[in-house]
Amino acid sequence: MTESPTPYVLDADTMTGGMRPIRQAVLALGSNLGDRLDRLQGAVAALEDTPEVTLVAVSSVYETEPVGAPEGSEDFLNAVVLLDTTLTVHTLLDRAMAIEDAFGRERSEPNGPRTLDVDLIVVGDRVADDDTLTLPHPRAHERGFVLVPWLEIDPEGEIPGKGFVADIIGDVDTSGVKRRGDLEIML
Ligand SMILES: Nc1ncnc2c1ncn2[C@@H]1O[C@H](COP(=O)(O)OP(=O)(O)OP(=O)(O)O)[C@@H](O)[C@H]1O
Ligand SMILES: Nc1nc2c(c(=O)[nH]1)N=C(CO)CN2
Repeated sequence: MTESPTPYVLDADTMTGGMRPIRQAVLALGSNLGDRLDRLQGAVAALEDTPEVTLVAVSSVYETEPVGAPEGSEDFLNAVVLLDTTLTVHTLLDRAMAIEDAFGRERSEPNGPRTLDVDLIVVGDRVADDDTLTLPHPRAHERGFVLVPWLEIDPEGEIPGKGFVADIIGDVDTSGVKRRGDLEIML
């Protein structure tokens, strides 16, 4: 029997028996509590261990000034991951939340310190706006800590409805985003 060359799988999440495509997703990781690099590393390892996920690229690690966070907040380490997945967007979100929980994230105050934050930035050209998920991420286009690492690994990156990362980034203050060449997420 010859193997199918098409990148499709049966969609177990629908009753239609339809086919679900492989989509490229951009995820942003952040930590400003505890062993920050260890948290980012753990998140990437957990994504790598997800059968329906194939990692495509992981950015450098960036030390970033907190944005919209309470006075006196610690700097974040941030990174961006590019992956291919056959998961539905909500199942990918569930996986992201489970990875946050595995690293003991507490949600005590808005924008407060977090051991690990995993955000879905874009998933292919999917648009979502319901109680649990907004896609594209509604604040990604104004965040240097997302756009700088994303541009590094995906020069063609685009936020549907907003434009190319390479263009959007020109309107964003990226002065608080510094590449940490001494830190690395291992694959
Ligand atoms: N694109 C998305 N990525 C991740 N979580 C999302 C997204 N859209 C909606 N959410 C919802 O946001 C909730 C997480 O909110 P949380 O308080 O952690 O936001 P945050 O990450 O601190 O802030 P921000 O959303 O500004 O990055 C999740 O429970 C999830 O249901
Ligand atoms: N520098 C930086 N600032 C933030 C971050 C983050 O990851 N990095 N995440 C936030 C809420 O998700 C709010 N502010």
